[in-house]
Order: sequence, then structure tokens, then C-alpha cells
Amino acid sequence: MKKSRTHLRRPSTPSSLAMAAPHDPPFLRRYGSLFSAASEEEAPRRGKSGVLEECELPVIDLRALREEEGRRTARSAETAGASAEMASASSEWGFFQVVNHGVSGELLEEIREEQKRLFRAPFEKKERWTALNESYRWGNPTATSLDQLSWSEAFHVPLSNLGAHDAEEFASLSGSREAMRKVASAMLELARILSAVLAENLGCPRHLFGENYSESTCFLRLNRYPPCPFSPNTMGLVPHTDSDFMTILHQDHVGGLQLMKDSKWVSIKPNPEALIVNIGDLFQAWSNDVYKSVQHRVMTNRKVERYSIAFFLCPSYDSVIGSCKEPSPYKKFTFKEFRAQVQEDVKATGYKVGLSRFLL
Ligand SMILES: O=C(O)CCC(=O)C(=O)O
Ligand SMILES: [Fe+2]
Repeated sequence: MKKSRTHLRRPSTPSSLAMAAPHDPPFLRRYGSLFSAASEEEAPRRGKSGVLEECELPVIDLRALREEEGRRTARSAETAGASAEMASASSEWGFFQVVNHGVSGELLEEIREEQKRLFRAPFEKKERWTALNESYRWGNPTATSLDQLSWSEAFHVPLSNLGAHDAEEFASLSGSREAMRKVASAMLELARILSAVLAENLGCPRHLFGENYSESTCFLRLNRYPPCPFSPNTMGLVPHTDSDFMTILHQDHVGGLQLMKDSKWVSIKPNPEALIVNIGDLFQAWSNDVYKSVQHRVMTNRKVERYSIAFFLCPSYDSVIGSCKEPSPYKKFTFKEFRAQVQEDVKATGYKVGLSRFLL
């Protein structure tokens, strides 16, 4: 039987249009044609269905582990347990949560307030904010269909941009920059500890890439997901894996983050005490696929905005991403080559291919 194509109607009631605030990017103006071209028939692919369990990711208490790291003493039974749990979550889920992580609740509140202040600047101003190193992005300039559109905006801020800065316009951003600097440094410390423990779990020297990060490639990404009148058929962030070693994420209470588990999308229930940790492509390659860089995405919400902040642990561009043990399923490649390949694929096809490009 022939299926009828029902067009996604543009929301036209005053209440739904009133939802776009002056600081919201002009999604409808820029991407309206994608919405009119899309049909309900395609909606399931974009995420309407196929989910859905809500899960609580494994939660790992880091108190004892962080104390031991500080003292550099041998592993106790308690911390050996935490480290084994982390390793098994990294293989099974590619994700886990941590509590007693060392990034203070006050600091996380402070950065959230600063993040809100930044995103509430008028859209035109955000676009012009060169002091943040032209790091502002929204939607997806190359999207040709709705399954490539991310209904969100973000600032990408490399760590190296958070130091002293002369730009005049940075004066109005100085509070935010200071909060970002503190968060980045606390999350960097955490990512170094976690990556060292996970490396150790594979029987490798623990310092391998904890020491090999680079301030110009590690970055913070501040995300905002405006309310979306096309929710739940539009994604806030399209499915992707992270192109780094490891990501540390702080999400607010709204929810919407989903990860792929056993070929199904699973929603991650927000936990206000916890930070989310996920394995990136480079760690998967380095671990010979023992740890998994898992696809994740963010769904939009019709009524409320959502915020998150992510720290990406990355090596210098020239670093060769080797392997913890030979033989590796991957060719040797540098981070620069990896990034270039990802960008080339996205440009050519609209999608990231990722690690499989580098299989031997
Ligand atoms: O906002 C989130 O919860 C996830 C963000 C994310 O996956 C990213 O920035 O790479
Ligand atoms: Fe991500």
C-alpha cells in the first residue's frame, strides 16, 4: 500500500512562534525549507521512535581514587574495584558517570550562570563575538535534510584561548572566561586521572596520553538547545561519536541525551551530582577497540531550553595515535590526519565516517 506523505506543518499559532527569543538563532528562517520538504514518513529515522528506555548509567565514586592519585600510593582494593568498574563500563557502554569527581558544585553553578548570560546575548552579537575566536556555531551550515540538522548553538573554546587576552570586547566576557578557565582546568585534571586509570587497566603505562594533551586542541564546548516547536521530530545534536580521547560532560536537569546501546537509543537520566564521561574515537583506536566510542545524540524539547558543557581531551595535532598493544586493527595516524578526514567526509557526504576510515 502506498504511504501518504504528510508534510511537517510549520507551527503557526502565536504561542509557538512566540517561543523564539531575540537571542535564539533564526532556525526557521535559515532551515524552513528543510522542514517543509520533510515528511512524517521520515520522522522515525530522525528519532521519533526507536527509543526507548531510560537508563541510569553506571555511577562510579571517585573519592578514594582521587585521594590515592594525590598520594601516589598503590591501589587499594576499593580503588581497584572502581577502576575495574570504569573499564567495564567503557567497554560495554562507552559511557559512565562519576561522583566525587573534584569539580565543585559551586563552580558548575557558576559556569552555568555565565553560560546562560553568554547565550542570552542577541544573536547578531554572538555571531560577531570574535573574542571567543569565532567559535560560535549553530544549526549545520551544510545540512541538506533534517537528519543533518542540529537544533542547537554552541561556543567552542580552546584552552589556549582562556589565558590572558587583550581584545577589548573580552572585557564584557571576563567573568565567563574566568569561570571557563577554572572548569576547564578541573575537568582536564579529571580527564587525565580517568584516562590514566583506564590505560593502566589495559596493562599500559598510565601516563601515555594524560601527558600528551595540548592546550590548543583541548576545548570546552558550551551547548544550548533552544525550545523547538518541531520536537520530538528534530534533533538538538545529530548522532555522532566524539573525535577526542575522552569527553567530560555536565548536563542540566532537562534531559535529552541518548546513547546507542545494543542497536537501540537509550535515554540517559540526568543526575545532578554526576558528571558524564565518554570514550572518544582516539581512545577506542588506542585501546584496540576494547573501549568503545559510542554514538550519542541529543533530542530537542518543545517547551524548555537545555544547557550542557563538555570538555574534550585531545592530543596535539602531530601526535601519532598508536596502540596500547600490537597488532592494532588500525593504521597509524596523527590527530591532524584524523580531523582532516572527518571534515572531508562531512563535507562530501554530510556524515562523519570516523575510525573505520583508518582500519588496516
Ligand atoms: O549536550 C549533551 O548532552 C551532549 C553534547 C555532546 O555530545 C557534544 O558536545 O559532543
Ligand atoms: Fe558528543
